[in-house]
Amino acid sequence: MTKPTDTNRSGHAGLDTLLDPLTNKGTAFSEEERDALDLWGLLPPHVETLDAQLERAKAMIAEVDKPIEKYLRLRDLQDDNEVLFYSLAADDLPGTLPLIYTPTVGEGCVEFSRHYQHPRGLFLTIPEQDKIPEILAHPRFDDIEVIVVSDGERILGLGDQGANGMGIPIGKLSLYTACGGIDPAKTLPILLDTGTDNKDRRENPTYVGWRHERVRGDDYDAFLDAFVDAVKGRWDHVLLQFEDFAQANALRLLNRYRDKLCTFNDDVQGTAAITAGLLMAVAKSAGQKLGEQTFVIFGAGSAGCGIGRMLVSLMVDEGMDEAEAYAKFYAIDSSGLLMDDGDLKDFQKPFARSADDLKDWDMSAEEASLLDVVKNAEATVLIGTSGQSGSFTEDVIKAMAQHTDRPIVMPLSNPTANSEAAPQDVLDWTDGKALVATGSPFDPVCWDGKEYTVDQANNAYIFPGVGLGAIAARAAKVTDAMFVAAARKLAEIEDTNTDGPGHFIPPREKLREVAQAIAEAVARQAVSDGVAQVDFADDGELSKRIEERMWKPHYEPSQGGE
Ligand SMILES: O=C([O-])CC(=O)C(=O)O
Ligand SMILES: [Mg+2]
Repeated sequence: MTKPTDTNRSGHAGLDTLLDPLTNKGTAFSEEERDALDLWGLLPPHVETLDAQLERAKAMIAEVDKPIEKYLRLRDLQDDNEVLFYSLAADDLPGTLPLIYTPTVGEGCVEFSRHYQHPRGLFLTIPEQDKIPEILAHPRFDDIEVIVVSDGERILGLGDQGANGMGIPIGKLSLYTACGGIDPAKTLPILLDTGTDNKDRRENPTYVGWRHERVRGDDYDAFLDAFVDAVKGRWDHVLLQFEDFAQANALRLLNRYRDKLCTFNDDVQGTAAITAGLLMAVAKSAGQKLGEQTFVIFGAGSAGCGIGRMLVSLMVDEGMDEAEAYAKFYAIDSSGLLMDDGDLKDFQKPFARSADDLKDWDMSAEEASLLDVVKNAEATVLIGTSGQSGSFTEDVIKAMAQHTDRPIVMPLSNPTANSEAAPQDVLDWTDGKALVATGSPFDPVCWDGKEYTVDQANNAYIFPGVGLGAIAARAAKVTDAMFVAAARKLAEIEDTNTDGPGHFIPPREKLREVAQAIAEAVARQAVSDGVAQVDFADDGELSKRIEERMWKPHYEPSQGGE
């Protein structure tokens, strides 16, 4: 954490210490440290404690109103002094998360170029492909443990943002530290700039990315291969998380690399695990099995089908036949209900229905709207991964409530403005019967004179713990069973209740405890899957090693001072 910089940017050692957010303590440098580090004159004279700095930082964030303004101030703080930034995040995790992460990070990406100032992470571009190994070789990156990488093509539900997508790896890694306790010095955000097909971005004079249409096909694949090879060659062990790649690449790249290194795709696997974990907790609280539900997935892309696949494997664990489990699903993509005679991607095929399944319906598959599917299928669970704001209409939700006492409604699309429905509406339309969990944060809802917070079924509940567990075990790869273990653990943690919209997963305040508990389950699973590359004498040692490696924001004595 207090590793001196080796870049000597200014030729003035004291200034270099202050310019590096990993070493800078600002006004908290003691007089002894100011002596030892050649800081006199570079700082105002008053020495502050971390607590006093924190109070000032909180006031600075509070004095601006708009979330994006708060986000920009927080990002500045992060680029100035990481200990102070993470102290602020720890001070109020539920309040800080929607600013440094979903939903505000979405606006942060849209606005990224206009506000670009400080270096953070790495931009690797197609024209400079040959330089990747050399760029990664810098000694500053020797201790990296977690990389989050995006090519910016599917940023939340906001589509292609090109190089502006860098906001996502930065935001995800902030959560790795704030929730998963990964030392910020060991995290590295990477944006693979392969161009952008977003003309507005490309032609905008402020755009900081490569002004080129997206490179696709063999050249794209060669670039990705060169990147992954360089990562493998650079570190003995590192976790590589893929984030916000377009559907055409997400699952394809996951399958290409998943056996080659410790890697996962958060949108496919993390989203599946949080959704499955929450649904397991719902089923448990109702004394039911998952297999008793009928699921409609609205948005049958890689994330939606990833959710379905994980639910199927849990139903199979419950003793159900696999084909019978797939038959519990009706999946809809932008072309409509998935049918076995349609033009489907491989990952969609197991969810396809046959004409025979629809023989009692009053309309053909092509004609069937979401409302028709929900009615005819008698859906009990409705999952939204479509990115289509407001697509769970009053009719759709009311239709669910007609055939089930407690419809389960999960509008998971992000950011908040892309949510398929607002939780308050869902409760109002169903006379308070619906159980609701969203992907993005929403204000509390009111029902029957009482206020309730809404569970946020966001992958923030999963990836920090999976990553921490995978690193602690030095997992050679991330198995599906490790995600299942994460989902099962999540379903166990919180005392559930079905009041109002229902409450099945821990509140955001507890995300750090959640990550720790999930990390233990994941590391244990890595051991039993034979992919762990370290030994733990017993379960107690595994827990202890995970707890010990969780970084907390604090100033370490710098050379020569306290
Ligand atoms: O970032 C989030 O809030 C969840 C996520 O991965 C996405 O929507 O792509
Ligand atoms: Mg994502």
